[in-house]
Amino acid sequence: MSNVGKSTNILWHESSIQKLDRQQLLQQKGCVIWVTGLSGSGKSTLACALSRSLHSRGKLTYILDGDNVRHGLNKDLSFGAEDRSENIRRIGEVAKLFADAGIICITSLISPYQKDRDACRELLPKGDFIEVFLNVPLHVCEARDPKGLYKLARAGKIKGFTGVDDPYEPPCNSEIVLQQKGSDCASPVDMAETVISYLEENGYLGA
Ligand SMILES: Nc1ncnc2c1ncn2[C@@H]1O[C@H](COP(=O)(O)OS(=O)(=O)O)[C@@H](OP(=O)(O)O)[C@H]1O
Ligand SMILES: Nc1ncnc2c1ncn2[C@@H]1O[C@H](COP(=O)(O)OP(=O)(O)O)[C@@H](O)[C@H]1O
Repeated sequence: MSNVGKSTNILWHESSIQKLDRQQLLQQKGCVIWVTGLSGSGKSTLACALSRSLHSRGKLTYILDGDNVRHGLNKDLSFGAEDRSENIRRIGEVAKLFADAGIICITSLISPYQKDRDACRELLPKGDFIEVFLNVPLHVCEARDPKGLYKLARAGKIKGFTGVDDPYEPPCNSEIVLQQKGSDCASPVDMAETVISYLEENGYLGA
């Protein structure tokens, strides 16, 4: 029997079907591709391009998008520091379950704090947490502003907006960094290809 957090007298139950069996069935390795970056850096676009490209190769993926998860599981959370941490923690735990199911789980949330991203990394077996940093400068994200949120934040109508009056801690240990070369930003499809090459080289696209 164990006590975990506020749960007392609980017992882990093993199943006779394990991660390796599921991976064999799916002919892939479960993992988490953790896409982090400012609002407007292209996280959701990359996640969708990656999911489509892997799907067309017969690989099972699932996207956990910060915006979307906040419509359900995380709708009780604000954008205050504590709630952002809880948002990241919960998405990390759910992503871990998807990876255990043998699925290539793509998360796309700002996840501004290094310690929270690292805590999610620690939840997974070594190598299975693949951090992708969309290193797009603030001025580029702000010029894109597809939802008009930067404009509202600059006008003081949204408080605590990441990059404006709330912090973003750039990752220092990402497996993949995607950034502009000169004034050009690689296309989402090309960025997805970079991630897929990493998955191939590291054996995630076979069982
Ligand atoms: N204050 C503030 N700061 C940043 N972002 C804000 C804020 N308020 C609303 N939004 C919208 O919420 C999206 C970010 O949600 P996340 O769950 O990814 O954020 S976090 O990881 O908890 O920081 C983010 O979506 P993306 O633009 O896709 O990143 C915004 O559309
Ligand atoms: N690689 C890219 N090059 C140029 N524009 C992009 C790229 N990726 C995304 N965009 C554009 O940037 C904006 C923000 O993209 P989005 O995926 O919504 O970002 P995020 O999820 O990080 O907020 C959208 O208008 C999108 O079309």
